[in-house]
Amino acid sequence: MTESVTRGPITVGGNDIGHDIGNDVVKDVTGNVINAEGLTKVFGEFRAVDAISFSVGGGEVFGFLGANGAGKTTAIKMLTGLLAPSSGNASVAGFDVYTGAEDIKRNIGYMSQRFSLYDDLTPLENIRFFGGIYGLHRKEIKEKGRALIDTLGLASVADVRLKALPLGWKQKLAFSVAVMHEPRIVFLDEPTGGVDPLTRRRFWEMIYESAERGLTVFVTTHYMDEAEYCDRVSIMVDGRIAALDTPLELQRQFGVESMDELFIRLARPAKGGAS
Ligand SMILES: Nc1ncnc2c1ncn2[C@@H]1O[C@H](COP(=O)(O)OP(=O)(O)OP(=O)(O)O)[C@@H](O)[C@H]1O
Repeated sequence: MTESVTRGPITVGGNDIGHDIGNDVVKDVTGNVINAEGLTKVFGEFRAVDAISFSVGGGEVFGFLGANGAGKTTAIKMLTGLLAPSSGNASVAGFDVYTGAEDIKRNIGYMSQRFSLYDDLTPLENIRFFGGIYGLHRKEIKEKGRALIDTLGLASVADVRLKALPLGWKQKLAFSVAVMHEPRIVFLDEPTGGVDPLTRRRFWEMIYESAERGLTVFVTTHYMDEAEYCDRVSIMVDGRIAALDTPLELQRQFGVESMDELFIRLARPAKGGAS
């Protein structure tokens, strides 16, 4: 495995919503894995997510950035079927967020620092447990489990409790487990917190390999080196999408030298932006 993160250009599905998402389960004719149009969440008088519209294409690595409190978690909850929107439309993996929330949950992968693997179980036990939750058959779990352990180089620690393993290994295992059921899209909520840049880079090699095979990756991060690894990046400010494009194009548009500079320029003046 090389140390550098390289990736050929990918074709991103167009932004054209092209059809009425409506309130029924829709067959997504655009090829996009996410289509959101005016998606909004209001808590009392407060608009936590304020009419966001965007699309994410198949195999795209999409960075979802914003300062603390910008509305990312609320948006992700709506997109993963955990929270009903107040208004607007969205479909994820071909299912409508209003009527297909349960289908969405079954057809996505999800990984975050808060919701991850069990520290008291071994890698193999975690694979078995989550494989069962994702509805895989015993035989499938066995085969995939063995392949996963080999690919990740975990054979020597397959029976060691997770808490004894380095965080970087756990994160790679958590990602692999989150996509074990072969979803079209995986949501990664700050997946690499607390590890060094080299370990992060290795994690991202894994993301790229999966994206090359067609997996769509929707990732939130506070690390701007990771933002540069994304095909496109959106930056949320006070519930709205303030910028959305490729990292290079965003830097050109805003006349800045780095994603760091862009993030500080856009996200810091926000009234909700405390990070
Ligand atoms: N259930 C709720 N009731 C009222 N306000 C809420 C609720 N959930 C979130 N908010 C508010 O909505 C805003 C956006 O919160 P959200 O958690 O989506 O932001 P975020 O961008 O994910 O931030 P972080 O990076 O800190 O997780 C915040 O001001 C938060 O206090």
